[in-house]
Formats: sequence, C-alpha cells, structure tokens
Amino acid sequence: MRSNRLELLPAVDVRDGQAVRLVHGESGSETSYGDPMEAALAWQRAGAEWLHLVDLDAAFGTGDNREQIAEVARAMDLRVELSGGIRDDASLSAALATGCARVNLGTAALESPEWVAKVIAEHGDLIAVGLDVRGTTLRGRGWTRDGGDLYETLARLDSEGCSRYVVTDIAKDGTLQGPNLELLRNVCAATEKPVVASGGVSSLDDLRALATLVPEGVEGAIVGKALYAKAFTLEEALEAVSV
Ligand SMILES: O=C(O)c1ccccc1N[C@@H]1O[C@H](COP(=O)(O)O)[C@@H](O)[C@H]1O
Repeated sequence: MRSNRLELLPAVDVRDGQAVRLVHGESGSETSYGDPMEAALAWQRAGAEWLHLVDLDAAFGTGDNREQIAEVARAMDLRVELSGGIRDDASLSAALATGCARVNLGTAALESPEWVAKVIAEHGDLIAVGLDVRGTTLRGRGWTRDGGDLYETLARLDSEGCSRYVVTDIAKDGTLQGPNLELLRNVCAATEKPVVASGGVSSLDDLRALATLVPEGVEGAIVGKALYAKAFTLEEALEAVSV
C-alpha cells in the first residue's frame, strides 16, 4: 500500500572523492561540500530515512568512487538508493553487495534494454530506473547523450515490470528553481508505478507542492542543493511533508 507521506531522499553526489552539487548536471559546474561520509552521516542524524547516493564519475565515465561509495552505503542505517555507472552485471553485483535498498539505472535503460529487462525480472523492487529528461527526451552517459523518448521508454519499462521511476528534469536540476510539477503529473498519468521526483527543489513550499502529488503517484523527492545551501534544514523538510 502506498504511503500518504512524501518520502525525502537527501542526495550525496560524489565526484573526485567529494560531495558535490552540479548545475543542470553539467560537468565542471561543481560546488564542493566536503567529505561524502560526513554529509551522509549528517543527513542520517537529521532523521533521513533514505539517502540518494550517486557516483558522478561513474555516470560521466571519468573514473569512479566505488570503494568510497560502498563504504558510505555500508555505514548507513537508513535505506540507500545507489546510482551512477551501474550498467552491467559486475557493477550491479557490486552495488547490491553494499546492502543498498535499491539501485537506480540510467544509461543502461537506454542503451542495454535487454539487460535491463533481465535484471528487472531477477531483482524486482531492488531496481529503479532513472528517467533523466530534457523536455521529453531522455539523456544518458552523464546526461550528455540523447537516449530516446520519455514516454516510449516508460511504456517499454512498464511492460517489463519496472517497479519505480526516478524522474529528473535536467533543466531544473541544481538550479533552485522549483520542481517541474507538470512533467511529474504527466509521468504519473502515464504509469501506475511510483515516481520519485528529482530536480529543482528550492523551498519548503516546493516540498509541500510535491506532497500534493502523492495521490497521483509521486512517492518521494530527492533534495540536493537546497539542503547544502541551507535554504531549509532536513528536520524542517521532514516536518513540512509529515501528514
Ligand atoms: O545527479 C546528477 O546531478 C547527475 C548529473 C549528471 C549525470 C548523472 C547524474 N546523476 C544520476 O546518475 C545516474 C545515472 O547514471 P548511469 O547513467 O546509470 O551511469 C542517475 O541516477 C542520474 O540521476
């Protein structure tokens, strides 16, 4: 049964060993926020139930932070959603071995549809697909390459039993301009599966607006820049979406 409460997933994106935030996901736009472990532990201490943990180097193909990310994931008592560079059996096994609650596949869902259908069938709820979009065009490989139409891909993944989607509006990501509520409504109308919203959250009012979409299928929201920029605290955010 779906909860009425919007889940919050504070984000820790790791590039070159540091917790960073990007603007529009563009490589080179990083602001650094220090040690990923400290950031993750701070969100856990503040009451987070989930952590959205991303290996940005693996997503961009500029190396990886796998060992450090695995250490962070293993140190957490909360549930971890792990993403970035999970594109084959080896990277998926390594991700699942951290004990994370689910993995988020991006590029693989666009470039290796047969493999993704197989791992959805094998791992069910442990697999979510990240639908990272500009307009309605999906983007992969660190959001640098077009990967097809959002709604066609969504229909295909739905037919394969994908259990959850993490929807990022790249135009909003890291900008503190507010989430794309229209996009989220449209995706929720196109699938029965829960949707995690990502990109643009800037205020407690944005979170309250996302919480109004829970009955339509928005299950959670990833919050990044707004927390690091101290627009509000995680405690305030959790209070704002409590019902
Ligand atoms: O989260 C970001 O800011 C981001 C920016 C640029 C590329 C990817 C980003 N994040 C997440 O990475 C995974 C996709 O990785 P892959 O394509 O499977 O290797 C996805 O969760 C993105 O949202």
